[in-house]
Formats: sequence, structure tokens, C-alpha cells
Amino acid sequence: MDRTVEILGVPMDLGADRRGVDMGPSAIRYGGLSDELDAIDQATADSGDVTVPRPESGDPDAGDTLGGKAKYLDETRTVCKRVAERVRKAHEAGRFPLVLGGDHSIAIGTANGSTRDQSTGIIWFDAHADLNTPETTPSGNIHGMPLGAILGRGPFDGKEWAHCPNVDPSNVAMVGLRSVDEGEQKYIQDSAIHAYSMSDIDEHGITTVTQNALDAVLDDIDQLYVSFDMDFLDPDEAPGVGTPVRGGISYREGHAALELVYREAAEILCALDMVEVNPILDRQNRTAELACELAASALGKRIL
Ligand SMILES: NC(=[NH2+])NCCC[C@H](N)C(=O)O
Ligand SMILES: [Mn+2]
Ligand SMILES: [Mn+2]
Repeated sequence: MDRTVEILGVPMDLGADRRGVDMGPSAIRYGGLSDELDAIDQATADSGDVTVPRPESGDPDAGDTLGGKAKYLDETRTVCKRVAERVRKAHEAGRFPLVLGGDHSIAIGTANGSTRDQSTGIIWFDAHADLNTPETTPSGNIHGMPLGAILGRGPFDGKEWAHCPNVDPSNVAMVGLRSVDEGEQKYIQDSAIHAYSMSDIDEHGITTVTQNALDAVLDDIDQLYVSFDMDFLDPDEAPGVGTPVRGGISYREGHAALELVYREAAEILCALDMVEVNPILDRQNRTAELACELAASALGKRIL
């Protein structure tokens, strides 16, 4: 793409039970992200990391919980506002933000920094729906809530740091689902959001499903934001993630999905995040290296 890609790390692990995803941005950089992007002549600028409070310095259950269960909500709000601010500045400078996680709660920041005044579609590649709220969450972990927050579900409604009014559920598609909680299932049934599970991928193949997801959201939007949770992939391929779920996407399917996103929507892509890399659970940085390769596919890398 013509725009310079601005790499922004968010060493955040307050939204997940398992520690370690805070080291994701380092592992992805170490895994060769800028080399991968150099190789496709993609200009990059690394603007370092957003400051994130350490879990040791806070109490998960202290402070605001939006009337339900939401661990480290105050800290998460602070981090997401910082991410949004940095992402907004990247847009103002004409750059394309590539946000490295960190747990998936940081997507609240990417979305809020990207959708101020443009109607935005989202493709959410993930084993999970991440549609929970403090009222529906089984865990209290905010990385299970970012899409719920962005869509203003339940107590997130109208919260300025979280809810993105320029994202309509009918312009959001989730791809790769295989672990969905009861409250999430209800929202999927009752709202206009598009949901594609692993069963859909079994039946139709990743290319058709990704194309359907794109067709479903590309109507009437100015721009497209892609959020990529590494647990979309099968744990055999991506063992270094916080919440692995068997039965996921293969190596080639991962690339095929993102190559298609680039082919169909490069012009209107506005931001990408690569999240949930947990180096502690990884095997010789394989998951982080895969995240680098996949980011390159999303940004235009081709085999031939
Ligand atoms: N971004 C993720 N890996 N999310 C996992 C969420 C797991 C579960 N649905 C929860 O809400 O706790
Ligand atoms: Mn997930
Ligand atoms: Mn996720």
C-alpha cells in the first residue's frame, strides 16, 4: 500500500487471565515484522509502545466494573484511550496503523482511533466472538468483550472511550468462530451482525466464507478495519496464544483469508491489529513469526 505503515505496540495483558501476551509486541518485532514488510517494499515506521500499567500495581476488582464483572476496567479504559489517541495521530499523518497486541481488549482503542468520522466495517478473525459485556461475561476478562464494547452493547452503550457509533452491526463480520458463549450467541441471533463459524468454513472453504464476509460488510461503508486474533489459527499452527481452541484455521487458510482481504479491500483498509500472541506459551517464536507473515499477506504480499 502507498501509505506508510505505522507499527504500534501495546504490551497489554490486563484483559486476559493468562499472563504473557504483554510480550507479544516484542516477539512480533523480533520475529521480523519490519523485514517482512521491507521485502514487499512496504514503507514502515515503528512508533514504539503505548504505556500500559503492570497488573502487579493494580487490583483487578477495584474501581469501576460497569455494573457487572470487568477486571481492570479502569486500567483498560486508560490504555484504550492512549491507543486511540496514537492511532488517531497516525491517521492524521496519513499513515496506516498496524497495532500489535497484547490482549484483544486493545482493539477498543484501534477502533475508536479509526472511526471518528467515517462509517466503518469490521472483519473480526477469531475463534471467539468477543461480544461479551460485564453483564454476560463468564470470566470478567475484557479481552472477551472488545467487539461488544465497540458496538455499544449493554453497559458499553454510549461510553465514549468504547462505543463506536460509526460502526453498525450490519457492517461487522466475524470469521472462524468455534467458541461462543451463551450471551454472545443471543446477540448474534438478535442483531444484524454477520457470523461465520468453522462449520461454515468446513462446508464452503475459507475463500468463499471470507468473500461472503467481505460482501456482507462492504456495502455503504467508507473504510474497513480488520482485527486479527492469532487464535483464529489452529493451535498446532499457532501454539503461542492465550486462549487456544482446537479445530482452527490452517497455515495456508490464514494466508488465503488475508490475501483476499487485501485483494478486495486494500483501498479502503484503515487499520489492522494482530493480537493475542503469547510468547510464554509459544514454541521458538513460531506464532509471532506467523503473525509477521500474515500481516504481510494482509498488506499485499503475494506468492507470485
Ligand atoms: N480475545 C480472546 N482471546 N478472547 C477470549 C474470550 C473467552 C471467553 N469468551 C470470555 O469471554 O472470557
Ligand atoms: Mn480469540
Ligand atoms: Mn479475540
